[in-house]
Amino acid sequence: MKQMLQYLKAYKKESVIAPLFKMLEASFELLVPIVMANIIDVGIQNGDKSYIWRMCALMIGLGVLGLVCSLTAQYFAAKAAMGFGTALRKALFGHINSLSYNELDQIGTPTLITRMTSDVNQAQTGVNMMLRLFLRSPFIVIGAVMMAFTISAKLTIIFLIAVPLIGLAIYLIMRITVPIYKKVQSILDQIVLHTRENYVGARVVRAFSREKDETEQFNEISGSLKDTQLYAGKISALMNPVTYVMVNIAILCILWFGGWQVQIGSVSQGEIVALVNYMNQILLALVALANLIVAVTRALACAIRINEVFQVNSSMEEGTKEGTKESGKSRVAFDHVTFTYGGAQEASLMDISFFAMPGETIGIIGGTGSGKSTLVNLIPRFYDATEGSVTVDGQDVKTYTFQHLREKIGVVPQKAVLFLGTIRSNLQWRKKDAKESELWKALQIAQAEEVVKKKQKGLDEKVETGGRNFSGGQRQRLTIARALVGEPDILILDDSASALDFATDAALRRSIKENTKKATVFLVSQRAATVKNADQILVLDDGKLVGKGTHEELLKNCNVYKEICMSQFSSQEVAQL
Ligand SMILES: Nc1ncnc2c1ncn2[C@@H]1O[C@H](COP(=O)(O)OP(=O)(O)OP(=O)(O)O)[C@@H](O)[C@H]1O
Repeated sequence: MKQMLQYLKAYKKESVIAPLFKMLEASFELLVPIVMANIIDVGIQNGDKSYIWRMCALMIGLGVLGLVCSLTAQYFAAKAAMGFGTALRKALFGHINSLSYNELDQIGTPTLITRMTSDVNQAQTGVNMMLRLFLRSPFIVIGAVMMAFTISAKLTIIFLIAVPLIGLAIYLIMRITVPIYKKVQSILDQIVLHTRENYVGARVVRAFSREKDETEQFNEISGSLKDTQLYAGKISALMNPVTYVMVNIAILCILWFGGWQVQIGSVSQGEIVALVNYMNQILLALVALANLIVAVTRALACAIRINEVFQVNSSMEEGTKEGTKESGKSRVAFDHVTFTYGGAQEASLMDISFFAMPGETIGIIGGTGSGKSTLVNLIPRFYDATEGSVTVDGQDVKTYTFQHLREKIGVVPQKAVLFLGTIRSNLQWRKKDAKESELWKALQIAQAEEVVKKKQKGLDEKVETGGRNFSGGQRQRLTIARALVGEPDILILDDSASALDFATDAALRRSIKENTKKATVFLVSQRAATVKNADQILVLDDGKLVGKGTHEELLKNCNVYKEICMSQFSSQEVAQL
C-alpha cells in the first residue's frame, strides 16, 4: 500500500483539499435539520411568515454552499485519482518493459494486460472514493450522533443502539461479498487469456472449425463471471432492505418515545423532525461507507496484484560498457554455454562452444525444438546463459548496456511482427534518423522494394496493428529490411524466410551476402538449402551441438546433418549439393 501511495505524492495538495471540502459539505448538511427544527418550532408555531422565508433562504444557502464544496472536492479528488492512475500506469509499463523474457514468460501476457488496464482503473477508482468519503462518512455519523445529543440525551440512546446494529449488518454483508469481488478479478484474467488466444489465432480457429467449441468455452468462463457477480450482487442487494428496516424501526422508536417527551415538554416537535433527519443522514452515510469499503477492498486486491508485478525484478542486470571493436577478435563467441528456461526441468542448450568472425555467415540447422532460436536469443541477451559465457566483440554480453549491445544487432524474429504506423516508422525502429536512401537500400537487400513500390503511398503507406494489411511473406521481407537499416554488425535471421518461395529466399541470401560484407550473419533454418553456403554451419540436436563445419565437411562427418539433407533432397541431389 505504501508503495502505491508514492504515486499520489505529486498530488499532496489535492489529496488534502478534497477530503477537507467534503467535511465542509458534511458540516453544512448537519446544520440543515437544526434550521428545519427552527422553522417548525419558531416560524410555524408563531405563524411568523418572514422568519419561515428567512430560514428557507438559509436552507437554500446551506444547500448551495454544500454543492459548491462537494463539486470542489469532486474536482480535486478526480484530479488526484487521475494523476495517481497515470503515474501508476507509467511506472508499471516501464517496469514491465525492464523485465527480461524470463520473467515475462513466467508472469504471462494476459494477466499483465488485466493488471495494466482493469486493475489500475480499479485502484484509481478506489483512490477517488477514498479521498471523497473516507473522512466524510464517519464525520457525518459521529456528527449526527453528537447533534442528536445536543437535542436530547435520552433519545440519543436510540442512536447509540441503532448505529452499531446497522454497522454490524453492513459488516456481515460485506464479509461475504468482498472475497467474491476479489475472485471476479481473477476470472477477468481468464477472459482476457481466452479472448487474446482466440483473436490472435482467429484463422486457425476457423480453419479447424473450432468456433463452436471456442464460443462454448468462452460462454462458460463469462457465465462463471456472471454467476459470481450475480451472487455478490444478490447479497449486496440485501444491504438496502436490511438497513432501511433497521433505520425505520429506529425512527419509529424516536417518534414513539419522542412523542412522550414532546407531551411532557422536554423536546419540541421540530426537534423530533431533526432527530429523524439525523437518523436518515446516518443511514446514508453508513451505506456510502459500505460502498467505499467495497471499492477500497477491490482497489486493494488490485493494488496487491499490481504490486506483485512490481516485486518481480529483472533477473538480468544491465552492464555499463559501450564496447569497442578490436580487429582480429571474434565477433560472437559461445564458450561452454548451457541454458535452461526458468521453471523447465531440462536444459534447452548444452555445452555449446563456437565462434564467428566478422563477415562470416553462420548457418544454424536442426529439427523442431532443437534449440536454434534459443541459441540466437542469447546473443542480444533476451535470455542469459545459465552456464558459460557469450561474448560479442570480445566482451561478455552481460557487461554491455542494453542499448549498446542491441545497437550492434539486427534481429529478425521467427514471427514477423510490424507495429501500427507507416512502413517508414517501422523501418526506422533501429535508427530513428535513417535517411530515405538508407531505407530503400535495406528494402532492396530484403527483396521488399517491390512490395513498397506497389503501395500507393510508398514508404508512408499505413501499417495496421501487427502488420495485418500485409501478407506473411511481405511482413517477413519488411521485418528483414527493418533489421538491416543502420547496418548492424550482427544480423540474426531466425527462420525469417519460411514464408518466402525458394527463388526469393535464394535471392535474399545472395543479396545479404553481397551487401553486408562486414556483418556476421546468423541464418537459422530447417532448410538445408538455406544454410548450405554458410561459412560455418552449426548442427543442433536436442540442445546439443552435434556438428560444426562447412556443408561439405558436415556431409562427410555429421550424421544428423546428412539425415536432414537426405530428408529434403534425393541422394542424387545431395551428391550434387
Ligand atoms: N519460453 C520458453 N519456456 C520454456 N521452454 C521453452 C521456451 N521456449 C522454448 N522452449 C523449449 O526449448 C527448446 C528449444 O526451443 P527453440 O524454440 O529454441 O527450438 P527451435 O530449434 O528454434 O525450434 P523451431 O525450429 O521449431 O522454431 C524446446 O524444447 C522448447 O520446448
